[in-house]
Amino acid sequence: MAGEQDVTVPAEAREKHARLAEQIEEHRFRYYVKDAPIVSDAEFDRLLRELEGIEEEHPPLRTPDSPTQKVAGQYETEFTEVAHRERMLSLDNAFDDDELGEWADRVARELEGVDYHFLCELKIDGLAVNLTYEHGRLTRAATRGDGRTGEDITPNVRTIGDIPERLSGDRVPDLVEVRGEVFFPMERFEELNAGLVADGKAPFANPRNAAAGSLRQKDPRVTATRPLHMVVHGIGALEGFGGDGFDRLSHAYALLREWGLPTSTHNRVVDGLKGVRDFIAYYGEHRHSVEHEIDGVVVKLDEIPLQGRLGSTSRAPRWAIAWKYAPEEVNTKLVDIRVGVGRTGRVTPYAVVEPVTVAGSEVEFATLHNQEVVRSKGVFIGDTVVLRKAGDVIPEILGPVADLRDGSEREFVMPSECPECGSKLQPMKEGDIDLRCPNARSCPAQLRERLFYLAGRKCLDIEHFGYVVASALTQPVEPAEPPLRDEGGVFDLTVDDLLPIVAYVVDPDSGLPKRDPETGEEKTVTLFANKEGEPKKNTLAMLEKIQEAKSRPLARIITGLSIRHVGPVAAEALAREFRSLDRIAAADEAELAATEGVGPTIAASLKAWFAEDWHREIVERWRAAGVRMEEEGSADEGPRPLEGVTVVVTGTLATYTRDAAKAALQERGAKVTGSVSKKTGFVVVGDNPGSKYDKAVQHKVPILDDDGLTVLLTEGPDAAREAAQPVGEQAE
Ligand SMILES: NC(=O)c1ccc[n+]([C@@H]2O[C@H](COP(=O)([O-])OP(=O)(O)OC[C@H]3O[C@@H](n4cnc5c(N)ncnc54)[C@H](O)[C@@H]3O)[C@@H](O)[C@H]2O)c1
Ligand SMILES: [Zn+2]
Repeated sequence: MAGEQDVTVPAEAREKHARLAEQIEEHRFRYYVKDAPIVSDAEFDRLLRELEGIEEEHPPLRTPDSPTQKVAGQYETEFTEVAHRERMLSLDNAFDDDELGEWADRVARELEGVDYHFLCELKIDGLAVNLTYEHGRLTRAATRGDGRTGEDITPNVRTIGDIPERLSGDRVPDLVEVRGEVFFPMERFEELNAGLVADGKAPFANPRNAAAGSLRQKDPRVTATRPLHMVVHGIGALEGFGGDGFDRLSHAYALLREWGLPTSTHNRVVDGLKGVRDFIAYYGEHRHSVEHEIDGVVVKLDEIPLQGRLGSTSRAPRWAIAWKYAPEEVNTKLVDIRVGVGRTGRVTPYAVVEPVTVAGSEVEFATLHNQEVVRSKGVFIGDTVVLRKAGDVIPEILGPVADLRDGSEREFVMPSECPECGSKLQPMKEGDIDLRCPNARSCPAQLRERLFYLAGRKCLDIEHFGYVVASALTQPVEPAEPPLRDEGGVFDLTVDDLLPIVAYVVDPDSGLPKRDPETGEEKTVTLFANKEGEPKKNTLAMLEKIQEAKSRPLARIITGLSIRHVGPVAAEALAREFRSLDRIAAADEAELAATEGVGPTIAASLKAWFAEDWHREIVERWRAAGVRMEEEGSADEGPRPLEGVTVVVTGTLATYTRDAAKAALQERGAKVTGSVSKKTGFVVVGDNPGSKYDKAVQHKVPILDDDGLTVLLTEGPDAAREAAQPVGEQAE
């Protein structure tokens, strides 16, 4: 549209362009030379796009020295400059399916009537390196630089184990430039920063910077200590190879692999855009099952002669495009580090950040695990930090942007007292990093979390009893004494207990009281009473639901006791085996540990729990309130023909699920255990039984198949012994 006659560009646009170009150059310098960018890649890409937008509108601004037309830039660095034999280019990006489609259309137009394929590769988030091999020997390694000349980093690259010093195999050419990406594995990143922080050095903001910083070391001995890896993704100059060189890039990779170079195992050749889209979708889902971080997919024309027909711009080849996935890293401010107290009293620091959107959701908090993690990440309160949210994983802080510090940042100090009850924090046992609040019974935080759990989905599932209610019952503004001292009284709550309660309005994410944005004061409500001082409808409904919850299945009641390690699965196993809470309390540790699905850790935890007076008091108060203490059907026991018989069930049965088999046995009084001993009465064996079968043979325990089990259930032990497989005979 513009351009032909009137090429004048308004001063305003010109200035904006110049400002933006300068900004971009500065970011590139920080990124490529200092290995310490101050903005996220997404933010950088946005700036570059903005510049492209201005140039789109005002084409005269698109001069050859614009950042949009160049491969990064040329900078003075500590390294010797070396020329690449063939230019190293950047890539054009596609941020959505339309842009991908436009690129594919252009390829189709240019190659009309020709057969061609797309080679899909992962876009590795690292830094590009050019390796020169002469007569099979690595003679030089360089960074990309401005694409024509890069930095000589040969001694550093020689320390990378993946990169062969000598190529092996057939058809090694006189000279070849091999291009690839050097990366730093995410799982080693925390350890690297911890070491740097311990040495008083600035930590890296993310693994990509760590890769670049590690490779661009003055002293190659430092590089040698870093776990760097490489993936090859292209070839440059090629001499003395014989014939016409390679026909397909995918074939070239196969040969590079034979020579001993680290090519990717994820590449795929497809015939058309459909295949490309499938590849993009697949790795969008499986982004984190790859051995390195990826920020996208690179789609290339596989036929090398056709690549030549499409050519390149000054910046990027026309025969390739980089599809970018949504960024998982953003920069934000670390506003504060606070500590939260969990259900079991564990005190964990967490980051409060300036809200940012990443991977489609708004993030305000990030976990920091413990004080050691905070220290080893090297982050200070007030820092700009790199926040990462990978898929469904909870957000984490990777590292600080140290170059943005102004001196006002402060170190986090782990409190020595519980932020909610003031008890002195202590490790559970000596040497533990995690600190705990020892006031398990009535630390308002622990009690609140336990109540919330008790009323929640996994336990009693009490409608209208959520986090806010749990807070109000444990930390009311008024009355001074909370209505619950522990969870023992939860089924005795009355309307009169609830009506006077004035509560904070709690933010469900942080568990902290919300504040009035104007006055800064904590907001309060009468949670259970309306303006007239009468109970709200929800309050009455909740009280009713609390009463209903008393008859939930025993397993849910057990889960609701918040016994360490006793989650729904273990509670289910306990309820099935012992059928009453009293029997669980009375069982000895060995008996508990022998129960399938329980084991020694849970057994010890159960014994420790029942040893506390106030825990037993909770049970007694619940019992008095009418809470179910026995499994359904235990009260009016029918005939129990299998009383005193111990059975082990193993392998996959044809006609029963494992749980159904166990339940049927237990209903008839049998004891179902997880391990075979001399005392075992029967072993029921399905397909793929494993070692329990061998044990049964060894101990000469009668072995039953599906039919044998039916006999045991319907006709009793004597008949079943008749039906059992003769001992010592192997099953087919
Ligand atoms: N945060 C900042 O301040 C800042 C500054 C400059 C650049 N950057 C970021 O750095 C990146 C650099 O841009 P760029 O010009 O290198 O372009 P690019 O990263 O978008 O694409 C080109 C590069 O991709 C790499 N690559 C990875 N896997 C590849 C594969 N399978 N095949 C081919 N190439 C592959 C190559 O090294 C190649 O040079 C962008 O993501 C940008 O956001 C960030
Ligand atoms: Zn406490």
